[in-house]
Amino acid sequence: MSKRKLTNALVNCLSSGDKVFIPYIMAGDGGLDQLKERVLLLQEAGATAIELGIPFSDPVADGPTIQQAGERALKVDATLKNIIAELEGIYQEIHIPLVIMTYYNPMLSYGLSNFAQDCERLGIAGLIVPDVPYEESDILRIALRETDVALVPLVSLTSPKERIVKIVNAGEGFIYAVTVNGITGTREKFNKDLVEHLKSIKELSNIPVMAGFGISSPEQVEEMTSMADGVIVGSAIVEAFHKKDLNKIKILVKASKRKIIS
Ligand SMILES: O=P(O)(O)OC[C@@H](O)[C@@H](O)c1c[nH]c2ccccc12
Repeated sequence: MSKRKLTNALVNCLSSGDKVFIPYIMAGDGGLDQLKERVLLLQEAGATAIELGIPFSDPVADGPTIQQAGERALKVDATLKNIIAELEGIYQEIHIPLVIMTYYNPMLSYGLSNFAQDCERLGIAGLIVPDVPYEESDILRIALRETDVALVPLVSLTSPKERIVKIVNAGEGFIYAVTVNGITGTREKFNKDLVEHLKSIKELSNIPVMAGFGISSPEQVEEMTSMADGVIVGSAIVEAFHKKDLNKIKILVKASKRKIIS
């Protein structure tokens, strides 16, 4: 099946003149019953899509903020199975795409083909699996073949050009352009190579390109959306929910919207 749902939602946002804003939340942080509240709040605040993290005991790409959120979530037994059960009750109220971010292991214990079927049934629009590199992703592509669940690739700053070309060509949904070397978490400054990196990915890709990692202020959202089609913001959103600073969330989303000059 062709993977259009996720791309189409982002393209629609872009054609309205806004940039794409994708907040990341850790499912189960604050309690499993908070999942619905947080997803609906982000939808209401104007998020284009939501990246939903599945807690995992060995989250190699996660920085301290996301790791701690994962530990809180594991304490309330937010397993993939319980999260999917929670989504059963809310998916009909969600009108923006949900993208699940999980490591390989939770999916494997769930059963790959069951997981693919459940994602399709619940309208999940994409998957991000940071520990399955492009070269080993066939097993996931096969499991997702009959679904409209896109396998979103991560492109790192250090990938050689030939590899970037392959990853981008096989990319579905959008391209996740990682803006820093290392793990997730807020940063003060970005590498000056980033401008060229984003530019070359944008030239190669015919689906939207999101910049993610290290973005935590409205100024950074504006800077990144001048180079990419949109941003993914994780740690800053996770922290804002944890501290109940809902205003910060609204300010970040707003920075991705078209400025109306009156
Ligand atoms: O937290 P940051 O620096 O804003 O980055 C987004 C990131 O948290 C989110 O997309 C994410 C959370 N865990 C990941 C693991 C790999 C890739 C991406 C992620």
